[in-house]
Amino acid sequence: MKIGLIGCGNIGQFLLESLNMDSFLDGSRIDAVFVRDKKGYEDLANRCRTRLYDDFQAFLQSDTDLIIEAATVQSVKQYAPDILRHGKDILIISVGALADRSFFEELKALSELNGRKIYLPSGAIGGLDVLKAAQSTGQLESVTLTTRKPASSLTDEPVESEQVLFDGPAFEAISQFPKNINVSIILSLAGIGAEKTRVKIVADPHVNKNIHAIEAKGDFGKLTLNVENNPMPKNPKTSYLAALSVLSALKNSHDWLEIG
Ligand SMILES: NC(=O)C1=CN([C@@H]2O[C@H](COP(=O)(O)OP(=O)(O)OC[C@H]3O[C@@H](n4cnc5c(N)ncnc54)[C@H](O)[C@@H]3O)[C@@H](O)[C@H]2O)C=CC1
Ligand SMILES: O=C([O-])CC(=O)C(=O)O
Repeated sequence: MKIGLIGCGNIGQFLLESLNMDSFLDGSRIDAVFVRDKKGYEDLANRCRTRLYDDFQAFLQSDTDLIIEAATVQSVKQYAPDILRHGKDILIISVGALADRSFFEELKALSELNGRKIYLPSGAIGGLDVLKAAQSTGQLESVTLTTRKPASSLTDEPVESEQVLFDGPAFEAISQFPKNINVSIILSLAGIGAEKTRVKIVADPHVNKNIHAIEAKGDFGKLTLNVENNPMPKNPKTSYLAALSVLSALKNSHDWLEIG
């Protein structure tokens, strides 16, 4: 599989090194990387033997089958439609972009029209298999997510003791914290939608992990899941599991065995 990558930050660099240097997935590598400014990325691109682009149209024309977005919610809105129109699959990590219902419908139509697929990795959480199964013919009554992160990842204000910064529906959470709560949208998409999924965001000066507590109730019974994520050193807002989940989604996309 020939892969293109948008964004060469924390997750992007991890993917480049895993796929191009450590050969995580036989036969798959990142052949093209889109950055807004090439300065500072040449050494990495040489080491990983990949081509750098700062012109998006030239990047789109490059010989790739799948584009991975590892940039921002805004960049998904900006680039994803063109990627599908150019007949390429896309893997989106800034899934918060799909909270916008009309954008979601636009991507759905483009995906169908062009026969292309959109992959959404599980990111920094789990339990999506449970929600999807619980929804199949049964009723899922409620889904709640409580996210607790080091205060410095959530706010520039000094925080002495734990503080609830947000309590409300997922679609509002992602619009206020687009770099911190993409997990709420993947949870919404697997479950009961971004209006009904309740989210609480807690800034905690005493933790050094990104902790996501999920509770769901329905016909199936009850789910409680607590993921205590190690943050990534280059961007502590982001959990290591989120980067790993991209590798896992890539592997799943062409594995002979589908689990879950
Ligand atoms: N789904 C999930 O569970 C999770 C999603 N995320 C999201 O994944 C994304 C990437 O995370 P990190 O790598 O940690 O962030 P990062 O901030 O380290 O890297 C993002 C990179 O994208 C670049 N960028 C921004 N706009 C761009 C554009 N228009 N075109 C090209 N490049 C652009 C930035 O310059 C930066 O180098 C973020 O949106 C983050 O919120 C992060 C953690 C979990
Ligand atoms: O990495 C995490 O723990 C969650 C995160 O930043 C996001 O969902 O945007």
